Amino acid sequence: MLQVYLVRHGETQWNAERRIQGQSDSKLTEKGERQAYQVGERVKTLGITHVIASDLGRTRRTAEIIADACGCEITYDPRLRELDMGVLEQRHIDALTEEEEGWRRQLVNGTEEGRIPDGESMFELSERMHAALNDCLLLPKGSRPLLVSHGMALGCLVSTILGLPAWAERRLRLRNCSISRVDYQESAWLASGWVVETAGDVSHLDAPALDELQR
Ligand SMILES: O=C(O)[C@@H](CO)OP(=O)(O)O
Repeated sequence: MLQVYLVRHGETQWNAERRIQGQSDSKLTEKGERQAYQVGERVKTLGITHVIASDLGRTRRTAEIIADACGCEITYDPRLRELDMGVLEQRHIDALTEEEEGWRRQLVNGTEEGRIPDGESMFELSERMHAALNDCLLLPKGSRPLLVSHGMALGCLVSTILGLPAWAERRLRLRNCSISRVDYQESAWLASGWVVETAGDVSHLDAPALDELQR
């Protein structure tokens, strides 16, 4: 059975300021760096063989700290990036106009192909996240990969594995540096395919960040 660990990056400057990042970027805060070290401490004895990260700066930095603790190489996969939030990236979530709020809401209320102008739909996000996860099945037998990605991207992945729509990610609290795990199993009695073992564990963090876009 393949076990895949899923880690959201550490708290960033814009997470703390409640600004929308998407595929734009801001640096980890001091707390975000500390959270990444705490993930490293937590996972370093789990036999992680590969660290695979979104190529945005905040996930790169988080992955470097974790890979160092695990003694692994890192590979970068742009399919693990956060949802492209188009024209709303870099904006403060409390300062959106009514029209902008309407665009944002389309993403989370299931409007088919809903997207922020110049952004991506939840369906597109789900397709690329599943493709990246499924590629873990091609790793050598005995591998135990750890993926470093983002809040909506991982939420969408876990929700759709559970058979929920992608926008159910709003109902999952995946805080900065939370650890989730999904396993690929073959079982005639239980489900065959991906199953969710853990979602959003923060027990390794001394001070879990609030999820700034959800609090
Ligand atoms: O893009 C963002 O602002 C948030 C949305 O959840 O994602 P993350 O901080 O995980 O990259």
